[in-house]
Amino acid sequence: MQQTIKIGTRGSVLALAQANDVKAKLVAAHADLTDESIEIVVIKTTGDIILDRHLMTAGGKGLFTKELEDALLSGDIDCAVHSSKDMPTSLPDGLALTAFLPREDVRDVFISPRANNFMGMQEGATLGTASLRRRALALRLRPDLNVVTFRGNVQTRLRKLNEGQAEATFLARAGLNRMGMEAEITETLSLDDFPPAPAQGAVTVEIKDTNTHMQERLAPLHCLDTAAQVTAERAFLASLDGSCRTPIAAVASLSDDMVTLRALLLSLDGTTVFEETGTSDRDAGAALGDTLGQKIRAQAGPEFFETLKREIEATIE
Ligand SMILES: NCc1[nH]cc(CCC(=O)O)c1CC(=O)O
Repeated sequence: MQQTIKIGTRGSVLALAQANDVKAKLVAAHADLTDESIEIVVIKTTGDIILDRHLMTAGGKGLFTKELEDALLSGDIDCAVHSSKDMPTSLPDGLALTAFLPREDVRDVFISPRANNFMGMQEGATLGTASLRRRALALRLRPDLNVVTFRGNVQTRLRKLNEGQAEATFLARAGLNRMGMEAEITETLSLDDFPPAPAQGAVTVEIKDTNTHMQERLAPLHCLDTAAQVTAERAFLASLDGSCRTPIAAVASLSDDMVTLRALLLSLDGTTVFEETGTSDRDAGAALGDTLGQKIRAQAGPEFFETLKREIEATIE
């Protein structure tokens, strides 16, 4: 009798949908696996527990991943399923992202019980988002808006919206699709105006890098196209030393053997935007992301980053 495979995940509705998808795909890919061979293990992360304080003051990167990674390293779970967007750019020693599932829609959506679309929001209306990228992109087009911090998982944010804590919010289309909640969408935003966070819409599976057994099990789930895109986008993020708490956007596209990366860095109020696009061989996406990051870093200059850091600290409560 073989041992059960333990899949670690956060407990949010979205995280569970993603973990169950990985489970179903593993069962479908391997004749010797059944539903009973795979157990979903729910693990609370610091990011799930600390909802009253802002994430940055609570300790920065990896808040949604650390407890899962500890469980991987101790052998309590065999793999961990994450939204790639939530993954810090560098992993703890001994861990690896071994599979990227085929990417979902990368776009952001606008959700509002009142306005018909983003540009149709009333003058000075309140927009709830915890994402500095979404704040900057929104203010770039609508400097009049009052952006307030909106934390919590998708269900919490929708509840806050319905309670009237804001007139509108933004979410990733991918998450809503995975939960079958497309009906909540008011408007799907254009990629031009609302480029996504690096790696948005891509589910990834993390394992111990010595676990060749799990690596083989997960190999049929791996999507090379998604990996090529996410690699370029995450390299850009890494080269600016960004976390999820940085107004950075990046989106890669593929054609033939080439990868094209569009990369942006914004000031918090959206008035300054550095944007670069580049193309390379598909397998050189990491170098492409790094190059665009260095270009933008040089254009922005050290003062921009100092001001940005101060503004971020002043914005979060
Ligand atoms: N930070 C939370 C988070 N992480 C990944 C997703 C969406 C799913 C994805 O991008 O794969 C979300 C929610 C959101 O931004 O709406």
